[in-house]
Amino acid sequence: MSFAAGQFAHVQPCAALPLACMGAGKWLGTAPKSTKFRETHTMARPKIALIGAGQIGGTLAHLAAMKELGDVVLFDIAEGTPEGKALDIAESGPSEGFDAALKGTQDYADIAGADVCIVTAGVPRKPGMSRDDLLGINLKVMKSVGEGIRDNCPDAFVICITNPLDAMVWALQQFSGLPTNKVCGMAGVLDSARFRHFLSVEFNVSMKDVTAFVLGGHGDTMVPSVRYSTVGGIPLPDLVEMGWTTQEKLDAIVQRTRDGGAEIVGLLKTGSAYYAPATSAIEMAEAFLKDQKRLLPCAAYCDGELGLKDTYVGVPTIIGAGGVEKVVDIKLSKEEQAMFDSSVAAVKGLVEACKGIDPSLA
Ligand SMILES: NC(=O)c1ccc[n+]([C@@H]2O[C@H](COP(=O)([O-])OP(=O)(O)OC[C@H]3O[C@@H](n4cnc5c(N)ncnc54)[C@H](O)[C@@H]3O)[C@@H](O)[C@H]2O)c1
Ligand SMILES: O=C(O)C[C@H](O)C(=O)O
Repeated sequence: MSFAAGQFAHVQPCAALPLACMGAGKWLGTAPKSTKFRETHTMARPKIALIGAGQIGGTLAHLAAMKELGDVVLFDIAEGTPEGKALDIAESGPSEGFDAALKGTQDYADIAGADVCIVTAGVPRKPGMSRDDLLGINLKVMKSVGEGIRDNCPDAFVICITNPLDAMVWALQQFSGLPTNKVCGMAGVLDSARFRHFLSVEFNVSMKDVTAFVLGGHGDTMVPSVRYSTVGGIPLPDLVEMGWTTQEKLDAIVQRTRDGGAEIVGLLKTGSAYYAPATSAIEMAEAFLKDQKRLLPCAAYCDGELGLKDTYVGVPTIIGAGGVEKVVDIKLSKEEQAMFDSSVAAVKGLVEACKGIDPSLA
């Protein structure tokens, strides 16, 4: 964990630390030019940078503060929005009883030394649009965000949320140049949470007893895995055999999970889901900050696992202090493999489209 380093980098005007700042047992090198005077930050708390202070960004900030995961910096190009949300959330502290410092900014230098960086910058879809329609506009956003992260918090664990998710994580890693184990995407936790919710309602059991896995790209081709999903450890196909539900009802739940994002977009009309997406990303950030070694599905870099080379897509991972410490190389049935392959192909098509738009990615 590098929070000592993070603090040192902004504990004082760095001009007062002429050659190098030292923290967490390693030299940080000469302070970046952009590290001018900032407010004193002396408490031993991790630093969480949120790039994008819209619906998800604001919810992330509130959750991170309430869970006392660390001090929060909200960055957004919209002047006043991150500052207003940071102040509003800070003012909820006395009633809620949390200790966390919050700051809103338009200056990337303020994210210096962040331990975790969660990216929601960009635009959400509206009814009638697919996530893929966001590719061109959000790719440009990933470029500036990736460079901001590269220059200011290269040791952070980065969680991308911006859509179309799998292609944007890939682009963010390319633009930032951070190690692939430190850049991942949130989608599988959310899609699995939706699947778990629908199953808990169908079986009339606590969602605590429902486990579920959704793999593949975060699009219409995602793969909710029926075989690896259970109620109290009993796989879903067994529950069908036991007469707890029917295959038709299970198929409908699988489809509703695939359409989960669109269902909320259709209801909200002005944007997309944000409470569950924020909670999902916080679960991943917490796994990293507390070295929980959680087994969570996320968009991770595969280099040989599941038969994939040099590809970001939704797979089961272990998240701990090392970031994505492992991609769990599960075996898929023939039918699951075919669905997974078509989902991977869709993601690869979007990555190729990114390369076509921005030649620096080719
Ligand atoms: N991965 C998932 O499971 C998942 C779930 C929900 C939403 N999303 C995606 O997350 C993204 C954000 O959703 P939201 O509801 O918070 O949207 P939002 O519009 O409420 O917030 C986005 C924020 O990004 C800011 N922004 C735009 N360009 C920026 C830039 N260059 N630098 C910094 N900030 C910039 C905007 O000013 C805005 O405040 C969307 O792309 C949406 O599709 C993904
Ligand atoms: O569906 C969207 O556009 C947002 C997000 O990807 C979601 O699944 O909620």
